[in-house]
Amino acid sequence: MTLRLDALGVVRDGRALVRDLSLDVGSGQIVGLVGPNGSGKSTALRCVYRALAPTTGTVWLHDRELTTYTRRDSARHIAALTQESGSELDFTVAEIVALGRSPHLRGNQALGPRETELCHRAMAQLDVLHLADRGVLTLSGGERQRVLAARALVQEPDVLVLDEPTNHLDIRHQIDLLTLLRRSGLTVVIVLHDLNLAAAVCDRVGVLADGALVAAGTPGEVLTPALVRTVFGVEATVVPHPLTGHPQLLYSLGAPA
Ligand SMILES: Nc1ncnc2c1ncn2[C@@H]1O[C@H](COP(=O)(O)OP(=O)(O)OP(=O)(O)O)[C@@H](O)[C@H]1O
Repeated sequence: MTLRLDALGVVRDGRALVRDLSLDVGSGQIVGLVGPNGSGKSTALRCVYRALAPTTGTVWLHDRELTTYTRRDSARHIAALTQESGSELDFTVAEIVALGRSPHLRGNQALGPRETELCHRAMAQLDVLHLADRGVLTLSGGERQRVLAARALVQEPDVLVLDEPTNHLDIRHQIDLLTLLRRSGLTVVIVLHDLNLAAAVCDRVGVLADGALVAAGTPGEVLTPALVRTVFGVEATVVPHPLTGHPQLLYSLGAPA
């Protein structure tokens, strides 16, 4: 198994933020985590990219406990695009993207021709090549998000962890990024709020509520009106996408006052 969360628990200030969470992510699979605000999605992901040590349970990477990898080694395997991915450095876009190569380089070793080409390609794929010489602090939220996605790609991980990677993106760039993930062959764990995007991109979806996994399976198995009502407190009509067959959720606003 590429990635396995085994009975993860995270307790902070006496409160369980994640409870007994087990999830397998096979090679090349895209697994989504969905759930209401505060249900523990980001906390669970943070255990995978080692921003947080779980209180109980184990993360396994390629059948080895994650904690037995050096930080540098795990960064060669796992790249993260998260809410806390730093872009506060006053660097150019090209410099930020090149930082993705850090786990593979020694000291101040310069990028070779292959790595320069890799950075170029990732910037083109994320549509930020034209921004290469811009200071990252001058970018819009969506532009910055695409730069950080390019940085994660040049890390050449086998596991990519993404926390709400589409939240600043316009619809075209949302679709481009998710299509890129689908074609990448990477093993992906992705937190998404948009259940329709989750249904379109994920092979499997895990639903968190109050820190616990309450459902897991294919989008068709999991994203039912009953589940959406119970977990999100929302009435949804589920219809198959007319072209792809993926479940799509339709919502109605409450009646006007
Ligand atoms: N360091 C911390 N100490 C105490 N509580 C925390 C800490 N970090 C997160 N929490 C709480 O843990 C709960 C889960 O947070 P988390 O960020 O994992 O939720 P989430 O499902 O990603 O939410 P959202 O959809 O709003 O991003 C929240 O109630 C949050 O306030």
